[in-house]
Amino acid sequence: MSVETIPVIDFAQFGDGTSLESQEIAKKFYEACRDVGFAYLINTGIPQEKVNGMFEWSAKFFELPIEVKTKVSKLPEKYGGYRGIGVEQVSQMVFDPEELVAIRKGKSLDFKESFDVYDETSTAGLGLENTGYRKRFCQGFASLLWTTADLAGFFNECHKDGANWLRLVHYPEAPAEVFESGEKGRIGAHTDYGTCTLLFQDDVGGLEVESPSEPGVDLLMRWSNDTLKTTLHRVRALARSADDNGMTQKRFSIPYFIGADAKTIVDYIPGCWGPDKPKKYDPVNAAKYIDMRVHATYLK
Ligand SMILES: O=C(O)CCC(=O)C(=O)O
Ligand SMILES: [Fe+2]
Repeated sequence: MSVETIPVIDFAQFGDGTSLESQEIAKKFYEACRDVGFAYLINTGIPQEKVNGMFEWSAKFFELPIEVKTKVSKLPEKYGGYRGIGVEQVSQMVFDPEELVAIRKGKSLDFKESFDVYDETSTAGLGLENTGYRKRFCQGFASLLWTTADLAGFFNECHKDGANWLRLVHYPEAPAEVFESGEKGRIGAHTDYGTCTLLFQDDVGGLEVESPSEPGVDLLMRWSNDTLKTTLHRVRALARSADDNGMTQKRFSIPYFIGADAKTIVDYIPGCWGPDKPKKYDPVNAAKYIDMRVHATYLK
């Protein structure tokens, strides 16, 4: 999808979310969620220096030796911590173990590493305490985003526990031919599983958004009876350029996945179903659903 068709939503006049202007902004955001499933948000009030700071810490973290990074791969919480290159391979709605193995054999691996801050407490015991990394940045940044998301007024009763998940992602530099031959990829086409994702990226590029005519069905679609889109997206390595010496440059991104409280039963949002629009999906428990999707993502 070209940049022009992804709506830009300007939050400059959003204030505390009670004015007429803020209702206009909310309406535009709703329309973007309904028609595209993606939007560029500008003037969100998230200070750019905080975002830059998080990217700097991310670069520092991924430069650490692999022995140090793997030390923080096993946290008490299921989802937190470091995932090395080749540990994850996104798949889209395939859950049968044999089918997953077959897909992975035939498919290029997602060539990336990541670090997950599952919630405000999940970095306990990382061994990074004295670096300032955890307190000053990951948690502070996560709370900042949560507050911002909260401001938008979309997340009510069932987003109280903060089942949110800040992820630092690094797609390492590699010879261009490994991407060209299909031996490796960056992140394959997928939809995100949670309610919504705030995504920060550096200026390397490569994120591609599928036309929403072919949406993947995830929680938000189930919840809204297909009114709101969960749109397929992927990251590809960019084509070679004259001055890159045959290397594809590294890329960093920071997705912040916003998830419903574990106990939430994702049934229908009122107004999304009725005699003219029958319910399409069975209700699911939010935590069980996310578990199922995450489980299908890990290779090891
Ligand atoms: O790296 C990116 O820009 C996208 C990452 C992504 O889609 C994800 O982690 O779900
Ligand atoms: Fe994603």
